Amino acid sequence: MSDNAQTALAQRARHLDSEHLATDRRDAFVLPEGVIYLDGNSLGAMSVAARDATADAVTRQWGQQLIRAWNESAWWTAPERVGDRIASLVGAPSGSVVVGDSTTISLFKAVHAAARLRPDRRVVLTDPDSFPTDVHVTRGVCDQLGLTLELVSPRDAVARLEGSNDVALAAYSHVDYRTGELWDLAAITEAAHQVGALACWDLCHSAGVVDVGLTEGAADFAVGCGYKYLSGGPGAPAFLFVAPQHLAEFTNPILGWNGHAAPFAMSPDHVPADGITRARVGTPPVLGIAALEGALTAYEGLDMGDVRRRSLSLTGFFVECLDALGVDLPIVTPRDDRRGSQVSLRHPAAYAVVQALIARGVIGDFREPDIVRLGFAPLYLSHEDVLTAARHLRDVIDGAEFARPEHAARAAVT
Ligand SMILES: Cc1ncc(COP(=O)(O)O)c(C=O)c1O
Ligand SMILES: Nc1c(O)cccc1C(=O)C[C@H](N)C(=O)O
Repeated sequence: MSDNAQTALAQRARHLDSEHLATDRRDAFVLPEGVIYLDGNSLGAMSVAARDATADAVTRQWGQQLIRAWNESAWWTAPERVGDRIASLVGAPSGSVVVGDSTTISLFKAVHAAARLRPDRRVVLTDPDSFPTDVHVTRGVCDQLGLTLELVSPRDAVARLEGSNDVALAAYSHVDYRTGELWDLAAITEAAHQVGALACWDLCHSAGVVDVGLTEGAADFAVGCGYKYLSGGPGAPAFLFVAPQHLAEFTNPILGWNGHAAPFAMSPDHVPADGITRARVGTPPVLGIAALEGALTAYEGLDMGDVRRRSLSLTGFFVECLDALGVDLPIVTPRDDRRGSQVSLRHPAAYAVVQALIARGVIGDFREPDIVRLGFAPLYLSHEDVLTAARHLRDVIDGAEFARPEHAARAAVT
């Protein structure tokens, strides 16, 4: 590549950064020196506010307030309060989202409750290529309720639904965790509704980076992780959305005292609470919620449309850099706007490529069987970072650094 072309690319990076200044929240995050972090789609970076909120929850609230903190620091109502913050990011009304539990447990509650809202239907659709927990959960619910799980790609979901009368629920991920493909939430939901079925969406790879629009897309149920782009920290609680029109009929498959209308009445009879509170189960993970609540302050004053534009610009520019630098790996992520906030590439030695990148300070991850997965968290990455990462990838490939023996050994967690 000529010096002029290199300079043009660097200028373009700076120009794009200046165009997206309004969504730059880099200063809100703590990242190690010399690291370009492209794994915010698996574990989001720590923010100053998340760190401080956790420290405050431990030292002042737990340490000093002790049991009084349930009232004085409003621990008891944190699942709904933080749920409301997430609702505003995913285009849902206040009172429709609650946090707590893992994504897996939240998905179980949503899929089970949704299927029971359509007792005359026998089929649940899900994507065979979903993140495995989604397939496991829907299969488990089908086994428990005597339903049939049908594995249908989201690509074929509208055609499968059209004219059918057997489907209770279409349960899909908004963004494919491996390829980064963004599916049409509104179109699949509409096709489900046309035939009397419901739709449940896993927003793990879209919450915080895509202007999801749950109300606009008429979604019935949704779940998502707190620890990915939302940066809530390792093991952060997940969120669960129930559309307001389903709340009165929502039957939580795990009846616990936190979902009770009067938890401190200590009654052995279960009376579900009104509203989204009925989706709660047991004592909320207070420290995890505190970290998540702190992390979500990074979105204050931001418009999700602008965040989405920045995300598309970063991923689009990465592809542009790869083309310009002559990095000739197959890109499995759509080049058009039907993508989340990641770019995935194929390489026969993908695991070693990722390790070689990590050795250079560019942290991404590997997904079976041959995917180099690079996530671009828009709030703390710049177009200049993107160009630097693309140059490192070029050097790893051109210099065959992935072939070094030290990059071959697999860790337990990839
Ligand atoms: C699409 C999707 N769903 C669910 C999960 C995980 O759920 P859990 O937080 O319960 O481990 C992940 C990632 O781990 C995911 O990518
Ligand atoms: N939840 C994870 C974990 O506990 C360990 C390692 C990775 C994860 C992930 O989140 C993986 C992620 N959902 C993925 O898309 O691959």
